[in-house]
Amino acid sequence: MAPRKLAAGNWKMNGTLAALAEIDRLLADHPQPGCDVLLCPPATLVHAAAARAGHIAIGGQDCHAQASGAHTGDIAAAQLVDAGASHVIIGHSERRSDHGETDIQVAAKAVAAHQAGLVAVICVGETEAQRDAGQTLDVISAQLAGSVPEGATAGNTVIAYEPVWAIGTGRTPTSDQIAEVHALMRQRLSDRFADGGDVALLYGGSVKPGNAAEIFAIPHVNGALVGGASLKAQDFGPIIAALSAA
Ligand SMILES: O=C[C@H](O)COP(=O)(O)O
Repeated sequence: MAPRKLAAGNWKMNGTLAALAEIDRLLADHPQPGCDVLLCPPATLVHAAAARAGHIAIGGQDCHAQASGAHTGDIAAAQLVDAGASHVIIGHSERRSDHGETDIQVAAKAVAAHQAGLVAVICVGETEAQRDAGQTLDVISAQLAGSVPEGATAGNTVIAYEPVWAIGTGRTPTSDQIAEVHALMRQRLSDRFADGGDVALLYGGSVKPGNAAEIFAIPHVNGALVGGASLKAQDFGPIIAALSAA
């Protein structure tokens, strides 16, 4: 089995019910995409999105490590499943920075996601200071070791490499820099898991229609986790098309 190609969109804290019209546009424009497509809208929209998403998978943006209980404002993985989600983003850098999530907590959330039957899209990435200090590969190795739980398989886990300094900035690493990190991730996963060679590896950080084809041509890049350019079908559509053609 080769890694599946995945175009994933993370709407972050954007969108109300009116935004679901973008899903209708994507479905109309890409009735049979040559890759898997995933949209992760805000929690308030997961159920309504899943009800109309057709072949587009729907995911949450976070879940709690516990199955239920007194955790005001949090969402259990099983609740995402109940709402129609098949995936959940775990350990996004905005969760790590805004909410102080550690690798240990990220791994616990991924276990909860797996137990509920969700595919965990686990995010890693270095800060600009870490890259400038030459620490990128060590940081990614440590995050992978700490954030990806033992039960991970190619079927229940996707890894997204998102350099923090590339998110929402319009800046992207060079192709060589992306290739270096993705090769490292593939090696680390293959060393640790029997099917580590088949885990889909996404790049995220300022992916746009104009740079998608170049990024998808990089070895071990199996797709993208797209923020801003996933909000509008006219932007996300060409990214889906570029991945389908890759
Ligand atoms: O989850 C998505 C990433 O944070 C990338 O966001 P961006 O495409 O807006 O840079």
